[in-house]
Amino acid sequence: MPRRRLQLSLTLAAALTLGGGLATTAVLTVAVNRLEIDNQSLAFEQGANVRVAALRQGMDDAVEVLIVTNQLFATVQPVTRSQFHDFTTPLLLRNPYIKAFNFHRAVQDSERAEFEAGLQRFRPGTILRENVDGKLVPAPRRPHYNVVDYLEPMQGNEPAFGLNVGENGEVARALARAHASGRASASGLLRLAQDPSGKPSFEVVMPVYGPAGRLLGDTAIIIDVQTLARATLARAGLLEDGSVLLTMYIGAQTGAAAMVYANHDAAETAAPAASPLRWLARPGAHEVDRFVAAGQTWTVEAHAAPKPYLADHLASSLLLAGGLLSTLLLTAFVQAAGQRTRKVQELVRERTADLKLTNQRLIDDVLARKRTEKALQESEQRFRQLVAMSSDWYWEQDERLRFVALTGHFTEKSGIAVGRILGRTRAEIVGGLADSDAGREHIAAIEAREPFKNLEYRLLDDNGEERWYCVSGQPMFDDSGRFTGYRGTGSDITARKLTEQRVHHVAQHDVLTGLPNRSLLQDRLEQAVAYANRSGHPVWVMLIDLDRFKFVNDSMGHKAGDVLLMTVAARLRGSLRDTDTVARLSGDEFVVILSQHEDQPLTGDIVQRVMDSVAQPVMLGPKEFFVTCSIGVAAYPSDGTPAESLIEHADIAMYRAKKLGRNNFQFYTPAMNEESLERVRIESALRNALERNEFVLHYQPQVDLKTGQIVGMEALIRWKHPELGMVPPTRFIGVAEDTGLIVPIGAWVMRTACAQNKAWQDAGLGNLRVAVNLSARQFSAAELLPGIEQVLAETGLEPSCLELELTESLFMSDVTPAVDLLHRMKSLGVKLSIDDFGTGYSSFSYLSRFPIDVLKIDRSFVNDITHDANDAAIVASIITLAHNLRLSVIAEGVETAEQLDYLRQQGCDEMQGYYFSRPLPAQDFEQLLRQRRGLAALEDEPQVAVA
Ligand SMILES: Nc1nc2c(ncn2[C@@H]2O[C@@H]3COP(=O)(O)O[C@H]4[C@@H](O)[C@H](n5cnc6c(=O)[nH]c(N)nc65)O[C@@H]4COP(=O)(O)O[C@H]3[C@H]2O)c(=O)[nH]1
Repeated sequence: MPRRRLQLSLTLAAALTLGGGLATTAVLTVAVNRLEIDNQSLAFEQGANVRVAALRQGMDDAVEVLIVTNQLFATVQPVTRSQFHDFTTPLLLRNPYIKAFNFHRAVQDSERAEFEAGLQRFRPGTILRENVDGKLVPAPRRPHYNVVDYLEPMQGNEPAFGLNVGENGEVARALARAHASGRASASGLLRLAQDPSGKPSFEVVMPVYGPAGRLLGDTAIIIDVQTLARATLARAGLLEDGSVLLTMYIGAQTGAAAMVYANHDAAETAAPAASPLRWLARPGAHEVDRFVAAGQTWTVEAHAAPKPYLADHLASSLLLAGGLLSTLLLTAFVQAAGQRTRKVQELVRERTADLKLTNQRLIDDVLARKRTEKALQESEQRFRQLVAMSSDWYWEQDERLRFVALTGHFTEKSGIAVGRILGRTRAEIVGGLADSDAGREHIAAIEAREPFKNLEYRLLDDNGEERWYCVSGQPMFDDSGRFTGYRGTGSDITARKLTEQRVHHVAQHDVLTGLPNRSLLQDRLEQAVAYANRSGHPVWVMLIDLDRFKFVNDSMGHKAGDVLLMTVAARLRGSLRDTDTVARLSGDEFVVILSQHEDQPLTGDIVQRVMDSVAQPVMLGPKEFFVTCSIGVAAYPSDGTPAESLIEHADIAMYRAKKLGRNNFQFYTPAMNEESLERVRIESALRNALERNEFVLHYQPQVDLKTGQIVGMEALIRWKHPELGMVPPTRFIGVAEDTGLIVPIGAWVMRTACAQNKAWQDAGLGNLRVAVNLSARQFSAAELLPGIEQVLAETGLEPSCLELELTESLFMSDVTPAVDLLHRMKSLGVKLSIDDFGTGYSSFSYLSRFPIDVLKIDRSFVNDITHDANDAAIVASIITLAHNLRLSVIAEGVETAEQLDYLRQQGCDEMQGYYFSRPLPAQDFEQLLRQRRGLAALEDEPQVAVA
């Protein structure tokens, strides 16, 4: 915070006041001072005059005393010494300044002796004397003498008695003037013989004349000037008043020699000490008066007594002090007033500046507000246009949530008249709002006065059509924070909802059959389980798989397959109640959910009815087909099936049904689950089997029926699991195919088989052919051809010594690419065979197009050829067909000599089966080769031991 600096500058008014005040004070002070000086001068003059007059009066009075005394001598002739004494004694008492009364007797020299004698009578020893330079000496002879004859008082004046004063210069001159004028005449200062102190004294003499005017002598008085002056001043009451310093001189001159009296010390009349105010003090008052008494000039010098300045100049000093004080006070006041005024002015300036600023801001604010208002108007205009153009409308509710405003072409957009809405709350308009989660959330938000978003609800519009609306809103509060209502936007979302419903429907339904798909099935299942839990009635889940659908699909084409699926879907739907769910799970798999109702207990009849409905003939183009299905049923809550495993269990049961020969249904039992679990166990163990080297190959010989010699072998995989033991391929090949593990496993089989064959060939055990099974998964794998090439290259096996066994199903789905691939495989030089021929869809037509070399007659046909004419005929026709196509035929699963005979009769080329040998470990097989055992040996000894 900056420190405030002391303001020393005077305001103009204060400066003027100070200047004016000082000037006025100075002028008045000087004026008053002048007046004081004048007064003092006047007073001094008066004082001086009074004193001079008093002194003159004193002198005159003294002379008067002499004159009175002189009158005594004029009236009393002669005056005796005692008379003189009597007369003068009271006068001496009254006038103490008279040191002595004298009578100078005029004595001629002739009378001297007598006169001296008379003196001596009065005072013995007295002679005439004279005062020479203060010393009394006997008077020499003179023509005449003026001798002190009468002398009062005698005491103290004794030396003057008999003194001839006529020779004393001062006295002589006084006597001369007195004698000449006949009046009293004063001498100059005397050095009295009787007064060694030297006090200034003088003598006044006045002649005394006798009869006839003869000079008898003179009366005289000796006056002590100082006493006279003091007495005179005292009598006038001026002795104590020291305001005027008096110095009295005898004669017309002033000077120490002539000074006879002073009422002060000489220093007092000296120049006053320098004083700062001396210029204001009156100049030293000084006056010199002269008067004449007894013919003697007297000079009186008067000085004003020095006084403290204030004594003479109190008024002017007070005036000065008062003036200065007043000036300063006034100046301070004016300064303060000025500063206050200045401050006020500054304040006013600041305020004015503030006001200007505020005003400017106000103007700016107003302009900004105008701009804002304009922008607001424009924005509102835009908003209105946008609202009009958009599909949204704007709504407002009051604090009781009643609609009070609806804008933006509400009716046009919503199909509802405004009157239907205004004045009502949303809850009143939309029935059952609290029944849905979204509605309850909305109500909670409203009660908490919180914003809400995208609340969707249905209403019938004014045409009675169902429409969907979506609203969002936020609460409004006034300045005091009081809730005043809600406002927001709304829109018609019917089109979106319909699309959503369609999308939802599509998402939850199978496109081909229109049945619920897996997703919706799950929902329905949950609902059914919930219902079962509530009602205590069971729920059945049926998993329906069409038997040999793949055959139809592959042989008749996808369209026929689709028709079949749609037909089955419709039949399933038709055979069940509306409340039951029929869903398509995948491909040819359907799921039915059956919920038991009070009057209709679930029974196996329902399942049978479903099977029967499916088993009806279906027209696929011009052909009539009979389709059967296998059904697995899982019940809830009966057989320990948890709700989430219902479909899985139904699937397990369905597999069991399939396994049992298709076209039947099975209810799930926990035992089935064991198989399923084993499948899971196998699956997890299979993942590590290859790495752990758990696989081995067994080789089953293939024998030429003409020569009876082994011409080849089929490589058959075996899995030696440390816990499961020897796992047959039927248990894990399916799992390996499902999981895709068959691809690496198959590659291993091919490499091992080729390497083994090559090893045996190199060992000189014959130029045999090894057959390797190729699964569907391997067939469609991109790396198949390069893999084969690589194996052949790496093992060095002749391609013609490798036979790849394919199943019919591999290329039934899409024939053209399969034919192409077969050609490319064939181009490698390998042989191709069709495994299990006859079990599949037996479409002979494709055989001519395929570059295959061998047909393998399935074991199931061979098995029955000796006692089933039908199968025997089929086998015979397969052999004929193959030969017609220049294919060689091998029969597998030959277990008996009869079977062998029949096959020989029919011209079958080769055989494979337990009759000759089971699949053997490589070591045993090698042994077989080394023994060069053939069919002949068996025929010689039919009890051949097989491994
Ligand atoms: N009852 C009876 N059976 C006989 C007779 N002669 C041979 N068999 C059996 O018939 C099956 C012939 O193989 P498949 O039809 O290709 O059927 C094979 C084949 O489809 C598959 N398989 C075996 N090894 C492989 C393989 O390495 N790769 C692939 N993809 N599949 C394989 O597993 C199936 C079963 O193989 P196996 O259990 O080894 O079963 C073999 C064999 O042991 C007989 O006289 N009577």
